[in-house]
Amino acid sequence: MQDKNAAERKTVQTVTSAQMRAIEAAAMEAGTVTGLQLMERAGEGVVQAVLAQWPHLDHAAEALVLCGPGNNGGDGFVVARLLRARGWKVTVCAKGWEALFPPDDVAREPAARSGGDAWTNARRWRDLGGRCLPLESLPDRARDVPERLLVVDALLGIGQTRPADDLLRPFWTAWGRWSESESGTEIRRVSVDVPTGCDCDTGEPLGQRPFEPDLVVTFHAEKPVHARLRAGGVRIVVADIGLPA
Ligand SMILES: NC(=O)C1=CN([C@@H]2O[C@H](COP(=O)(O)OP(=O)(O)OC[C@H]3O[C@@H](n4cnc5c(N)ncnc54)[C@H](OP(=O)(O)O)[C@@H]3O)[C@@H](O)[C@H]2O)[C@@H](O)CC1
Ligand SMILES: [K+]
Repeated sequence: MQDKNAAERKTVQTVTSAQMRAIEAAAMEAGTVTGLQLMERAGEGVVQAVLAQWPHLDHAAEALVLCGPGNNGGDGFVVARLLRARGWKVTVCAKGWEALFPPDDVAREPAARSGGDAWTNARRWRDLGGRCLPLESLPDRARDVPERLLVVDALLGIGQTRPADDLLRPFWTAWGRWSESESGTEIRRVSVDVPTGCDCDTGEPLGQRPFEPDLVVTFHAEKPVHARLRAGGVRIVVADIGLPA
């Protein structure tokens, strides 16, 4: 008789975005964890999974972190800070963070805006001297792209609700130019939680061309989209962020 627990362990738990939010809310409500702790652990989980998948990147890669306007973007600012602390050269390109990073990048007192965990992490990134460029400022010439590059898709996660083409266009435009380069640039792509441009509950694309990751790091449990991604050859890692089962 096969060990029931082993069978359970083998089956991957899958939750919907609503179930995920309920689990997070209950844990925060119970005071066992804060949103900021969850976000920090999410960022740590992404960095650990990247280093496990591509250990050689840790000594010679640069990171381009694409941060969106919500908590998925907040995870991105955590990843940026953690990689920078490991000595990586990190550039953040973001949408929605102009209040903290005015286009002229001169730190002005940001307009008062509700705080939130993502805001806290964006400000931490700014306060340690991290730069944040508008998403449209992606390097667009092949020669600007380093030999080894990690692209972190922290644009949208389980909160995406509509086509993401506008948000992704600057990336795909730059990607097209980078791919023209004959240099042997190694570019690895990781999505935080869910690839931008994917509905995490149906797995359906949201828009014409979702982000195409080599690796997706999700949190606590898979969402329905992850089985479809894995079937398509994408590596899926589930990072434990300390939420109760
Ligand atoms: N405690 C937690 O919650 C934890 C959360 N974690 C992380 O947070 C992520 C969920 O964060 P989130 O709920 O802020 O949603 P997210 O996916 O960042 O979207 C942001 C906003 O974007 C907007 N938007 C939607 N579609 C759009 C589009 N096509 N183009 C442009 N904008 C669009 C939409 O706002 P709207 O414009 O509809 O008002 C939406 O609210 C989750 O995936 C995980 O990575 C982890 O840290 C663990 C702890
Ligand atoms: K993402």
